[in-house]
Amino acid sequence: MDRFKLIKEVGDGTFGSVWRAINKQNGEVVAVKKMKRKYYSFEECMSLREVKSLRRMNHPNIVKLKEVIRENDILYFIMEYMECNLYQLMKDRVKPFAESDVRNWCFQIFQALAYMHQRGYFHRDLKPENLLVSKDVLKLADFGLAREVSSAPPYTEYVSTRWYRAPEVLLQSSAYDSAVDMWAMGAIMAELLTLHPLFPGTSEADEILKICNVIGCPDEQTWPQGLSLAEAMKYQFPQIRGNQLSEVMKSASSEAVDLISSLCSWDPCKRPKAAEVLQHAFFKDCTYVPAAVRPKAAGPPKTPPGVGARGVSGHIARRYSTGALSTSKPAANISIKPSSLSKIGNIYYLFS
Ligand SMILES: Nc1ncnc2c1ncn2[C@@H]1O[C@H](COP(=O)(O)OP(=O)(O)OP(=O)(O)O)[C@@H](O)[C@H]1O
Repeated sequence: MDRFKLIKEVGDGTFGSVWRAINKQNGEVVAVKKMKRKYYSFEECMSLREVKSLRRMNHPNIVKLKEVIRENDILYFIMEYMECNLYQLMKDRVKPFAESDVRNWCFQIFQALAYMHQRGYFHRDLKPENLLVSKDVLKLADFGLAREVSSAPPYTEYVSTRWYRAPEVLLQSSAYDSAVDMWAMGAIMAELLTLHPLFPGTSEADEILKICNVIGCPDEQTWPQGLSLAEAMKYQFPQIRGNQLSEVMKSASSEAVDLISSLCSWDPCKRPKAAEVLQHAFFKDCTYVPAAVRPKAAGPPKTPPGVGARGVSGHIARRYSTGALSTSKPAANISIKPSSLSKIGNIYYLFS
């Protein structure tokens, strides 16, 4: 790690602290995620989902993992550096973002999701803190919970932050899929448009209540499997009709409300796929390509609303507790090609 100069801590998550750092050899600004627990072998590091899934992702809207370094039993991820996250952009804002900004951001995230879902992965922990922003580019980060769709259920370990957690996960379904990411995106889109979380539950039961308050409780027509899941855990849905989503988001366009309603469908099968969302009327005429990934001739990238010096300062307030739902199960076994693995002294490096 001598090659890197750590400048400032920019994030503190459950599993790691993230630093802005400089690669002393080439002056490049990078993000260094220092994992909190110790790793006693490189094989153990290589079996981490974050490593396995991020190494396979190559998309302009997915944060790049440049190197993995284990030194003195401490694991470091060297990633491309992003200025701030969407939660930081929202938290001190009073005036809602323009719908065109939300459209451009979400278009990029749905492109990343379409890419990863088509390759058989889903993220499982989408939340504003994991959507990173630099200028007008948005990237998906934190693949600590990413799953291979083909890996066998049951998925029983802790999954996703409560406010963005899909109802099938709240009701302890053990066979959910990429539709959980679509639910989270509905909640995130609504939050970006109103600056208020759509379902800010204070517990798992309150989370379901908050969902019922907005979209009404499910029934035999809207989600028969949900009723069975609830019955299996002896849970009774509150009998509530729910506010219209358009009432909760008074200034949003009808296209935005329509998209969020379909993303936040009780039944995961009724939620659109990421690739379908890109065709939705909300994104009509949206062929948005962020300046930073456009060909050189394009002008300088515009700074998104709210990103200033403050965008990177301060620690991220934890908005919700992240307790485990139940015990964990070993990760699915995927082989890692050792071709890019090198050992120098006692330090192991993995170059992407
Ligand atoms: N590449 C990056 N560039 C800049 N900041 C980053 C980067 N990656 C992460 N961060 C910041 O660090 C925070 C924590 O990172 P991350 O979510 O990867 O950690 P974690 O321990 O897995 O967190 P969680 O508790 O959400 O699981 C992010 O919310 C973000 O603000």
